[in-house]
Amino acid sequence: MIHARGLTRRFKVRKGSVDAVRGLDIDVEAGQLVAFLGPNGAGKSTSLRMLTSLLPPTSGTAVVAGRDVVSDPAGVRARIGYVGQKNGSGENFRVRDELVTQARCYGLRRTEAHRRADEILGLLDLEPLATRKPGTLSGGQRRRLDIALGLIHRPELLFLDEPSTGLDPQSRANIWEHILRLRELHGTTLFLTTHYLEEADSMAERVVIIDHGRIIADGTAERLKGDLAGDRITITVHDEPGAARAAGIAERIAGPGAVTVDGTTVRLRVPHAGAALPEYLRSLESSGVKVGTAETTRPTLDDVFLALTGRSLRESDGTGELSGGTGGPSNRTGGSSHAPGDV
Ligand SMILES: Nc1ncnc2c1ncn2[C@@H]1O[C@H](COP(=O)(O)OP(=O)(O)OP(=O)(O)O)[C@@H](O)[C@H]1O
Repeated sequence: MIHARGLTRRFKVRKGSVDAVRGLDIDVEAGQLVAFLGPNGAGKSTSLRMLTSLLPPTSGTAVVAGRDVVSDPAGVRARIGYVGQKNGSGENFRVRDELVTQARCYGLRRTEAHRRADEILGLLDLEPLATRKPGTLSGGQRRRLDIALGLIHRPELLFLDEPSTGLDPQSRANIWEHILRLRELHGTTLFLTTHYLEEADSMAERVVIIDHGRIIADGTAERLKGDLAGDRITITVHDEPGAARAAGIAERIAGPGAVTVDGTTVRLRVPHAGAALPEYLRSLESSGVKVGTAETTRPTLDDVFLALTGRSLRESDGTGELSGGTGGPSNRTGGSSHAPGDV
């Protein structure tokens, strides 16, 4: 459904140029739900705009829904839907009229446009709002209308640029319910950017992480977390000499780079804590190290980004939103305060 090779976009700016996307290679099969993650300025929107034919690439190729984005942009646009970051509706028409007008723009005949508007109002649970003006809708309702507008011509592939950003948790859950229903009912291929790591983790079957215009990770959330971040085991022992011995044993299991000591706490990163913890506890016991507490934590997608770049995607306020990504490498090994999941 999407086949991009070496897709690149350079913007000229006053003091030179910005390489927003540097050689994007991606293949997305029909029916997949792909979450595209990355810090602010990583190149997500620019990639989406090129894949949707809204922005010509500086170099590279992309075939989307069977059409080339450069030589046949109209063919691409007829087959895809695009829900941008900004609202797609105007202020003055009523909701249903917005949908009918959009359908007419895509060439549907009058009767068919009305029929499709009603169908899509039902699909997005917008029927009770059909005669309201978009300006009077709540943020979540308005976002549903944006998605409805993107779907009016029954695209095989829908691009969504941050569909849930700025919404309260309930509205975000509601938007996701509709996105997943769409996929279940119509098998629509979905390619979306999101700032919410937990959403990408739990909803998308494939996660693609972009940083500085390049894809740095691509796979299922489970595989990325297992391969690139790993589970954490945290134990506490009674004294610092005991911690030093526990760390030595941990290094035999996990390797030297995967173990940190903080006072009487020892943390190690392993591919599967369920298998490694019993082995570790047995080794500690046979070496005479007394363990106070032991716990395991699953990694997050933020841990994956951290393992790859040394930076955190997460804002410090704990919302799970992506941060600006401009901070330097975090000191994750020597600090005294560790969030769950830190090594
Ligand atoms: N029209 C433009 N002119 C100059 N630079 C641009 C333009 N559009 C984007 N950029 C730059 O390209 C880089 C990538 O921007 P892009 O909007 O694709 O990032 P993003 O990952 O979508 O970020 P965000 O999460 O903030 O939406 C940034 O450095 C941005 O400033």
